[in-house]
Amino acid sequence: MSDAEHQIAIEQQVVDKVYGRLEVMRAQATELKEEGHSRATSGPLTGLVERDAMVLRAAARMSDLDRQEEGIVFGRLDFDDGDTYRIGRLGVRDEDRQPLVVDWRAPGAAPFYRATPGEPLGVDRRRVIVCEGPKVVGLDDEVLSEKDIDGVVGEGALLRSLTRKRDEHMRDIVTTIQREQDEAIRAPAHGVTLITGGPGTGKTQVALHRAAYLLYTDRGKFSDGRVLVVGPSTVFTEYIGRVLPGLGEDNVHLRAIGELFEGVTATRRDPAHVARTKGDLRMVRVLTDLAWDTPPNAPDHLRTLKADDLAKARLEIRKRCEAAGVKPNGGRTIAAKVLSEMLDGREVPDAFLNAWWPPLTPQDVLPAQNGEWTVDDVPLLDELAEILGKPEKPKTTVPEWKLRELSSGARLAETFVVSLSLNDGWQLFAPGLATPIAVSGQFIDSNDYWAAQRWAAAIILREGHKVTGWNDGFDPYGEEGYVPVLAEPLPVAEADEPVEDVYLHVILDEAQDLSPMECRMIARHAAHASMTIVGDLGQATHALAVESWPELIQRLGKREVRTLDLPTGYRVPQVIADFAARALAPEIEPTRSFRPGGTLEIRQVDDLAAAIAQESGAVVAPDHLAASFNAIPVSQVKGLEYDRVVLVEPADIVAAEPRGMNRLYVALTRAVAELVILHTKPLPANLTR
Ligand SMILES: Nc1ncnc2c1ncn2[C@@H]1O[C@H](COP(=O)(O)OP(=O)(O)OP(=O)(O)O)[C@@H](O)[C@H]1O
Repeated sequence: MSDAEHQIAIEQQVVDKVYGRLEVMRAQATELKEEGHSRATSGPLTGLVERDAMVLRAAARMSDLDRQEEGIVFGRLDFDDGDTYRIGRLGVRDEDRQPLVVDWRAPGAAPFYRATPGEPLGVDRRRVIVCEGPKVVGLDDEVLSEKDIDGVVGEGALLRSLTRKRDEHMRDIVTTIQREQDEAIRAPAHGVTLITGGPGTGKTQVALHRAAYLLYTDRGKFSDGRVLVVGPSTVFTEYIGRVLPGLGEDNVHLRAIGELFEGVTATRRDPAHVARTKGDLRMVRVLTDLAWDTPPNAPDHLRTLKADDLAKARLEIRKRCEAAGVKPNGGRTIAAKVLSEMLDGREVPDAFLNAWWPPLTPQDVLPAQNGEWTVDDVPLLDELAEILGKPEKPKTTVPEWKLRELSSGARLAETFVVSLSLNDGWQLFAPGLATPIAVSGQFIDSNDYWAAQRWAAAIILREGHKVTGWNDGFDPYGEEGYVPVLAEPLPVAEADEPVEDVYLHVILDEAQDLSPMECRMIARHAAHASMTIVGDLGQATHALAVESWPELIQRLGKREVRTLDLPTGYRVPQVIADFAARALAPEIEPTRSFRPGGTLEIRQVDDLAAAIAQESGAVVAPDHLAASFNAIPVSQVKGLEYDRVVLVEPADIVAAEPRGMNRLYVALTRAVAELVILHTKPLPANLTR
């Protein structure tokens, strides 16, 4: 057996043990779930002990990680004091609670990413274990001490990772996170963290791993969709969509900017000059006026009042509402009063008010042009929701389902049990009735305790009670368990208050591109949130993009920032990066690239279509030419990457918009290996410098 084979066999033994242990935990989880059911039916409740909680939590993540082709164990650290441990996508302990694998996000795993020969942090050897599922197929060692270390095999895990076969989705980098990236991932959650860096420096990867890290460090706070990641387009969110599930986390909301207004999914952008108008802060004024305007099809007279009188009435109503801080949708009572005064005290018929002062949705005020909202409309719709205020609520009907205990009489404090396994558990309390989920159509992740806790609170609130505490069975990780709560009756009015979703951390990718109106929309979503802002000023293409980071922070209504810069590129080979840097604004430092190899070819041709037909790879063309060449429009490639890029007619890309040179820079930095430039017109002057 060669040295490498011997070392692989050693690691395989450990990996086998980990998978064996996971099987045991899986079986225990199933048992616990069944036991949980019988505990709830036979009451009184006893809390799940910590061990059970650990098993249940691991089982929930395991089902996500089962699909992970690269396996659960990926690293090993040997320390100078003789200590050794393995690092994985999930923490696993043996039957005696001794760690078999440490979760990559645990503080103990940080040296795996931070140790360097200059600063080894007590690490003698860092080993990357390459697995295909449960099978160890390779090892890469890096020795960080001066000592002789036995059985050192392989080298260059990062290089191996960079040159492996890629597919159309981004894959996580959990085995090869670099030191400066790790520092950004593990930066404190509070306040605003700004992560800057050129193209391909791993900003998006860092943002996603940071989301997973935040969930690990404070699951109680951040789980149940309390972390929002915002990307520039749906193509982009689709491209990065598998990274978090691959890390065992599916509890993060991932949205394109065109999806931030509930109920609308916009994918197309407006032309630059339209986007400039829609992105301008002056739109707030325009939208406010629209919101107070007479709705189309409103009646134009009421008894003795003619159109002119009604117009005057509207101005008066707006004045009184604004003075009282009332929004248009809350103004019906004031409207009725003003009209009645103008009619010498006569009452205004409901039918008239319904048509003349109806509750409005943002979509009523800003209907889609040509049947489609654009990405640039989305912040306007969101702004309108704020301006209009909530429509007056229809009278709440008594839900057809009832908690049996709740309807059994008034008490000061009472214990309820809400089952997470939804239908099953629900039937214990409301036999024969549909679950609240079935009734309300809300989506609740049945794997998540925190969802259940809030769900329980919402149900109990709707029943006119307030949760005052989580009872003796409190179990911080009780997936699929039961949620016993203490609750007391509430005054009825409070019970009507809706329970709102609030984000507690918002991660913004490609943040350099946000217009002032987009910033206002995000600021509303992030009103209670700490933030991670990720971007590159060199890639700013929006006509109203910021010139500096402090300007963006100010637009977002935040102040204190910690800034981390990622200096090394991992996507673009140096020859391509050097060429792309010619399109970069002179005040911005070009990125050093770590990636080896790469080719660059520039060809002037007579017939673009014929030249493209001879090419392979991703063809990227100016937007107006994209359809005719069956190419990807250049406005869609932000954040993406391809092995071989065929870039068509750079001069047209530059000429198409005010920040066309930045757009070209984005396009030039998408290639992982080969860049071919085809042009009929002269190249932009910068490129021929
Ligand atoms: N530590 C790493 N190990 C392996 N691959 C890495 C590492 N860091 C980044 N990469 C790879 O480099 C490429 C670029 O990463 P990413 O898209 O996160 O960069 P970015 O800074 O967001 O780029 P852009 O600004 O162009 O959108 C990806 O293929 C990513 O997987």
